[in-house]
Amino acid sequence: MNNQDAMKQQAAEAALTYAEGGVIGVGTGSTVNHFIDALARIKGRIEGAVSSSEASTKRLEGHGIRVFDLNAVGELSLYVDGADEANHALQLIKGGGGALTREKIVAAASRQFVCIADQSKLVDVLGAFPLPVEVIPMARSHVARQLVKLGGTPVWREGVITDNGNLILDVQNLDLIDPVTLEQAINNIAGVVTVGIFALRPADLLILGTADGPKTLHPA
Ligand SMILES: O=C(CO)[C@H](O)[C@H](O)COP(=O)(O)O
Repeated sequence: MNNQDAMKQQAAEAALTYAEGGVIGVGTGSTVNHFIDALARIKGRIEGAVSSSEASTKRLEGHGIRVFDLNAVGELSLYVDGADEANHALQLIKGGGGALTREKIVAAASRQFVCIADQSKLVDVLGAFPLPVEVIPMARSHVARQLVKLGGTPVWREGVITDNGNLILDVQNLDLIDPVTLEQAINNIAGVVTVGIFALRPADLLILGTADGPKTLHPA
């Protein structure tokens, strides 16, 4: 395990203290994989999970953790997920793993969103990481043209089909000084399913794995 992965694991282990029982919302990615492995140790104390991707479902079920349909459980008390970038307001860029739509749904359906990440993910201003946008296939070119009008440089993540049967555009060069306004603007483009800005519903807590141990950040 390299240093960055050890910091991801550290953050994931620290998040376990928030999983007090019931059904836990579970995100996607390498940091969340550590959380799922940790969750397996306390699986007798939880009812199960709602998963944000086929990959996380497979890992959860591999550990014998029951996976529920979100429609069957209603509002969740806790959602734990990683991020590609987080600012000090705990607004995020997500979707590096292509699971942004289900992640945004489960985050929206959860009372508390605990984000887990290694220290490299904390930034002053979002936007160095190319912004993922999930798009209905027939709208790919139309959405790309609208993203160019917003100042972006979209690149089609060729060969990737999301769990929902859609495509991903990764957008560079966007100005993310005002993440809420940009999230709303991209949401309003016909053919966009989800944009990977999580600013309208930011995280409530950020647990960062660092060289000095886990640090918990609240929105600034
Ligand atoms: O948004 C995501 C997947 O769609 C992930 O949370 C994000 O890409 C972070 O991944 P990792 O924990 O592997 O660094």
